[in-house]
Amino acid sequence: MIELSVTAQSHTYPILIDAGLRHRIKELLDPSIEILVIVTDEHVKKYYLDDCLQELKSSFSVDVYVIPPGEQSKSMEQYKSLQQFLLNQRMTRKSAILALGGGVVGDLAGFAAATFARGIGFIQMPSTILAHDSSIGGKVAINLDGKKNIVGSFYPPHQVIFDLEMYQTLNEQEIRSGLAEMVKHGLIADQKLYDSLLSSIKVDFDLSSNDFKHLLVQSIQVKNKIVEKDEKETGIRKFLNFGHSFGHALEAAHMNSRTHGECVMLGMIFALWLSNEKFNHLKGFSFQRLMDWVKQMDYPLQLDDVTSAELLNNMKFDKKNTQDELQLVLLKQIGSPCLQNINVYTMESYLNEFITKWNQGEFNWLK
Ligand SMILES: NC(=O)c1ccc[n+]([C@@H]2O[C@H](COP(=O)([O-])OP(=O)(O)OC[C@H]3O[C@@H](n4cnc5c(N)ncnc54)[C@H](O)[C@@H]3O)[C@@H](O)[C@H]2O)c1
Ligand SMILES: O=C(O)C(=O)C[C@@H](O)[C@H](O)[C@H](O)COP(=O)(O)O
Ligand SMILES: [Zn+2]
Repeated sequence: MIELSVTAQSHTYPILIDAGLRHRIKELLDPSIEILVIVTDEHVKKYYLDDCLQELKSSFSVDVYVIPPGEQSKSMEQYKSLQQFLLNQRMTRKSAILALGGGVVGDLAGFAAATFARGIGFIQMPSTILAHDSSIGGKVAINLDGKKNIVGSFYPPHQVIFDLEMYQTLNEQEIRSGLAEMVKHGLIADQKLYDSLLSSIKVDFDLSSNDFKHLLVQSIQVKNKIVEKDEKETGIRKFLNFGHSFGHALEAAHMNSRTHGECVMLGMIFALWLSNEKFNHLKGFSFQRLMDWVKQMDYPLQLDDVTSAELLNNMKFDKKNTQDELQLVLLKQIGSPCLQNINVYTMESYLNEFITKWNQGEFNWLK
C-alpha cells in the first residue's frame, strides 16, 4: 500500500492507495465512528457497495444513501434530502460520511459533511480516475442555476482511500475524463508526468499496471503539494483551475453529454491558444503533440453547438473573477502557469475568434 498525507490547516489526513482496499476498509477506518453513512450512486452501488458493507457491518452502525448518477445530483434538492437523511439517522459530530464514488458523490457528500452539525467526519473513497483530483484538497460543492460549484466550501477530508481495482469498471469516456485532470497536473507542474502520459497512455492502456499507478501517484503529488501550500485558493491553488474557466462554461452548456474532464481538455487547449496567440507567453510547447494524443484518445472536439455569448455568460460566474475582470490561468511553459486578468469585452472577442477558427478548421494542429 502506498501511503501519502496532506497537511491541511485543521488536520493532516492520510491518502492510502492500493488495489482491493475496499476489502480491508474495516481496518482502515477509525473504530470510534458512531454512525457511518455511505453515500454512493447507483452505478457504483451495483459494483462495489456490497463488498464495503460486508466488511463494515460487523463493526459499525452503517446506513446507505444512494443518489442518481451524474452531474444533476450536485443539486440543492439532493443536498437537502441528504441533510434530511443525516438528521433522520441522528448523525453526530462523531459520525462520518463515506463518499464511495466519483467527483459527483464526493462533492455532494463533502458539502453535506461540511455543513451538517457544522461539520462531521468525511472520508473519500474515490472510484473514478478523475476523483484522484476531486477527493483531495477539500473543495466540496453543489451547482445552482447551472453554475458549477457555486455553493460550496473548503472542507478537507479526514481520510482518502483509493481502491485501484475500482477503475476496472470505468467506461472509456470516464477514463478520458480523469486523464484530462492528470494532463492538467502535468502541464501546470510536472513536465515528466506530461511527457509520460502522452507517450505511454493509449486507449487500451492497462489501468491495473504499475506504470499507471506510478503516473497516478505523480499526479496526486502535484495536487497535494499545491493544496498544502494554499488550501483556500488565495494564490497558487488557482493554477489547479487551468482550463476550467472555459471548461466549466462548456460543461454547463452540455450538462448531460460531456464529462468534466472532456470539457476541461478543450478549456486547456483554449488557454494554451490564448497564452500563445494573445499574450506571447508560451515557450517550447507543441500543439501538434498534444492534439495527436487528444485525437488518439477520442476526446469530443465539436464546438459548433455553443456560442461565445453562451460560454461568456457562464464564464462570468467563475470564482476567480473580480467584478470587473475575468481571471484565467495561462501557461508560460510546461510547469510555469500564470494568472491573466482579461476584461469581458476582450474575452468575448477572443472566444469568438477561437471558436470561429476552430470550427472553420484554421488551426494546422487540429487537422
Ligand atoms: N472537488 C474538486 O476538487 C473537484 C475536482 C475535479 C472535479 N470535480 C467535480 O467532479 C465531478 C466529476 O467527477 P467524475 O468524473 O468522477 O464524475 P461522476 O462522479 O459523475 O462519475 C462518472 C460516472 O462514472 C460512474 N462511476 C463512478 N465510479 C465508477 C466505477 N468505478 N466503475 C463504473 N462506473 C463508475 C458514475 O456512476 C458516473 O456515471 C464534477 O462535478 C466536477 O465538477 C471536483
Ligand atoms: O482543486 C482545485 O482547486 C481545482 O480547481 C480542481 C479542479 O479540477 C476542480 O474541477 C474544482 O472543482 C474546480 O473548482 P472551482 O472553484 O472552479 O469550482
Ligand atoms: Zn476539474
